[in-house]
Order: sequence, then structure tokens, then C-alpha cells
Amino acid sequence: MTVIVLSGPIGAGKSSLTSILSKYLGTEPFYESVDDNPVLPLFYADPKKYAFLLQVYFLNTRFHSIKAALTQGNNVLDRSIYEDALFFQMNADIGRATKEEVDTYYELLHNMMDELERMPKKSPDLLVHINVSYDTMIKRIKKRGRPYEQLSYDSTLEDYYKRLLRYYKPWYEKYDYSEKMVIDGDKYDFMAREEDREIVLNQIVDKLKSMGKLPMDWDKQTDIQIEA
Ligand SMILES: Nc1ncnc2c1ncn2[C@@H]1O[C@H](COP(=O)(O)OP(=O)(O)O)[C@@H](O)[C@H]1O
Ligand SMILES: Nc1nc2c(ncn2[C@H]2C[C@H](O)[C@@H](COP(=O)(O)O)O2)c(=O)[nH]1
Repeated sequence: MTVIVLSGPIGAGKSSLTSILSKYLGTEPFYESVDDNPVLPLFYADPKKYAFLLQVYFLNTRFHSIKAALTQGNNVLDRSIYEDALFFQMNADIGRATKEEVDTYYELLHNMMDELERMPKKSPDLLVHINVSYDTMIKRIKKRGRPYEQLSYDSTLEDYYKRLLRYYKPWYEKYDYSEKMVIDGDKYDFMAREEDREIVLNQIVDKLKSMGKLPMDWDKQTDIQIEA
């Protein structure tokens, strides 16, 4: 059983690469349900009021999906529970959570992480982190087009997004729940350019081979169809 989790800033390409990778490897994709998240638009409208509620919502949905992924066959998750605290700590650091909310959040998170420790498979096999610059992040957020994520909706999002990129750097360096690798999201347009998609898929396959998760002679054409 091979469990791969994607990580990376907003709009980095996690859901897109999850779809590409799961199709290519013939494994089950797990997507974070964002567009039916009732709290997300409320958060962007009033971050101070909804930061804690949104984080509990995400933590709960991530806990469900990581438990399912760790007990089912081969799969790919488009975001991990492991970066949940990154978002909440960042929001707490900018005054969007009370001390009581921070204490309650970490109590809940530690309880959930303890539960994962008791599972037969305690953690994913590989984290694929997509690194993007601020300019690429904004371009992709615009391309995806969620109104409340746009700088035109709230100019303070520029600082929020730049801060998020600063928080991701130490988070990735400290991440040690599994093997990990980085995909250059600025360099590779794995959506529009087939040659970039082939390079990215081969980078991930080579990593899985080096971990003994794929046979060294495993080979497959990368010409998969994707929804643009
Ligand atoms: N490598 C890439 N090159 C160009 N566009 C991309 C790339 N990855 C994703 N996109 C586009 O950027 C937007 C955000 O991608 P998405 O997969 O939703 O990111 P995430 O899940 O990390 O938030 C989508 O419109 C998607 O088509
Ligand atoms: N406050 C938080 N917001 C989060 C968290 N995880 C995701 N998000 C936001 C960011 C985007 O607006 C949207 C989807 O994220 P993508 O990375 O898939 O674009 O949800 C979180 O834990 N806390």
C-alpha cells in the first residue's frame, strides 16, 4: 500500500497534480472538499471571527481523509493533516485566535495525531511538496477564480499570502513524517505542457523507485488525458 500526500501553498497545483498522479499510478485520489466548505467564504469575509471554526472544520475533514487513506489501498491525497497547524498558527500569530482557541486547537490536534499513531499504517509513504513563488501563486489563484481568494476582494491578502510562503519554508524543512520531495511549481506547467508533466511524473516515479515502492523496471507512458 502506497500513500502519497501533496503539500504546498494555496493554488500551488496540489489538486491538479493529485488528479494527474492518481490517474498515472492507477491509485485512488482523495480531494479536499473546498467548494462545498461553508466556513471558507465566511473566513475570508471575517478572518478574526472564523479562523478557529474554519481550522476545526479543516482538521476534522483532514482527519477523516487521512484515516481513510491509511486504511485503504494505494492513494494520493491533495493535502495533508500535517500542514493544518501551519495555517492555524499563522492566523493566531496575526491575532485571529484567542489564547483559549489556540490551546483548544492544539489539544484537539495532538489527540488526533495520537489516534493516527495507533493505526496499522501511521503515516504516508511520501510527501510531494509543490514549491511556488508569490507571483506564480497569485497567477494560479486568479486562474482558478475563487472570488474570495482574489487580491481584488481584500488587499490584505497580499501580506497573508506572502506570510504563508514564509511559513511553508521551515514547515517543509522540519517535516519528518515520511520521505519527502519537492516539485518546482514555477518551472513546470504540468497542466498545459505534456513535456513538463512527463518530467514531473518521472521525478515522482524515480523517488518511489528509490524508496522501493515501485520496481526499478517499472515503466509507463505519461500521455494521460487531463481536464484543463
Ligand atoms: N503546474 C501548473 N502550471 C500551470 N497551472 C497550474 C499548475 N498547477 C495547477 N495549475 C492551475 O492553477 C490553479 C490552481 O490549481 P489547484 O490544483 O487547484 O491548486 P491547489 O490544489 O494547490 O490549490 C488551477 O486553475 C490549475 O489549473
Ligand atoms: N485558514 C485556513 N485556510 C485554509 C486551510 N487549508 C486551506 N485553506 C484555504 C486556502 C484556500 O483559500 C482554500 C483551498 O486551499 P488550496 O491550498 O487547496 O487552494 O482553503 C487551513 O488549514 N486553514
